[in-house]
Amino acid sequence: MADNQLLRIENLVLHFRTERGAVKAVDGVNFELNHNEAVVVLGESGCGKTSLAKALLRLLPRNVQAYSGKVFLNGNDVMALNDEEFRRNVRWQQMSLVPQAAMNSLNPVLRVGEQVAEPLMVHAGISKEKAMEQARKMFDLVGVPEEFLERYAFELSGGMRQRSAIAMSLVTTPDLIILDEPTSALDVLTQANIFNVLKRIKKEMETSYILITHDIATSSELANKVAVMYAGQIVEVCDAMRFFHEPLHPYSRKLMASVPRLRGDKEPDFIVGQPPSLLFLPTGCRFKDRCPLRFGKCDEEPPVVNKEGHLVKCWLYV
Ligand SMILES: Nc1ncnc2c1ncn2[C@@H]1O[C@H](COP(=O)(O)OP(=O)(O)OP(=O)(O)O)[C@@H](O)[C@H]1O
Repeated sequence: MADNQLLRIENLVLHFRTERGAVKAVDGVNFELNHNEAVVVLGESGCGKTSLAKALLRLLPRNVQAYSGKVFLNGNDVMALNDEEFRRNVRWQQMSLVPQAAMNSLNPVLRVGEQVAEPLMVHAGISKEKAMEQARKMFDLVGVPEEFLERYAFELSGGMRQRSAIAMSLVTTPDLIILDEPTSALDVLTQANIFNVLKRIKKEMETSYILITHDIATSSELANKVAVMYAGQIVEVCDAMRFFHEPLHPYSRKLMASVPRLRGDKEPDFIVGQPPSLLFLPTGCRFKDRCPLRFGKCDEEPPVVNKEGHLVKCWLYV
């Protein structure tokens, strides 16, 4: 394990039971993250990004069919902990979540400050007074005026509510924060402000992020690493600079070509077809039916090829 390694995920699986069969939302995910690093998880809607976040935080629905793999956090396999140990020592304490649409999930009848302080009181057993003091510091950090601690969620703008949700995820000073589309449903200026807040937090608190987003352009500002997810699997992981210059997987290339650009006259590209159903996955490469570079080998399960630290699950690079 690298000295600086915070997280290592090995063969993480989360399948859901449905009447039609198992939905393989997370199907053998591997990746690593260091302290003070941000990985951006990219991929089309429905490829399993939110399920990956839930699997990491063990926030599981009732219809789980399979949940397995190893998740090493600071060198300890947290998958081996029982639910009580996980709840007490891992969730909130070591990793926290800013869920999708977090700004709409604040409790309308509790003052925002009390909600932000709550994880400290519940999970760290800290007195209300001290927890409120920490909440005040977090409000400062995310740029919410202190007097807003006394307000209710409906009295705050969308951007301020989202900042409050980020403050809540930070209040226990976890090493890792998982942010599930933290800027969707916000206007572009507010989106940029939120990304600046995340950058500042990363610098000041040395926090690591798993950032799930569709906003490839803005997230590139924050990302140290990129992981591309397709049909329940990670198909490419590498350093962000390298990824944005030269994505390797044919899916990643198409994804990048779909981002509109200001300069040049190249039209944004789109990817023909649909991802496969997570109920009925094809054998071999899961992208093969949409891949312009498909060849005979693609009917077999592609290996993960390591090209000088750039990992790509594709036969083209074998
Ligand atoms: N509890 C569940 N039971 C059955 N299927 C589920 C359950 N939760 C999620 N799914 C399915 O798992 C697949 C992956 O969903 P997930 O929300 O992880 O995708 P996503 O990549 O986060 O999508 P988006 O970008 O739209 O949020 C989808 O097909 C979804 O319908």
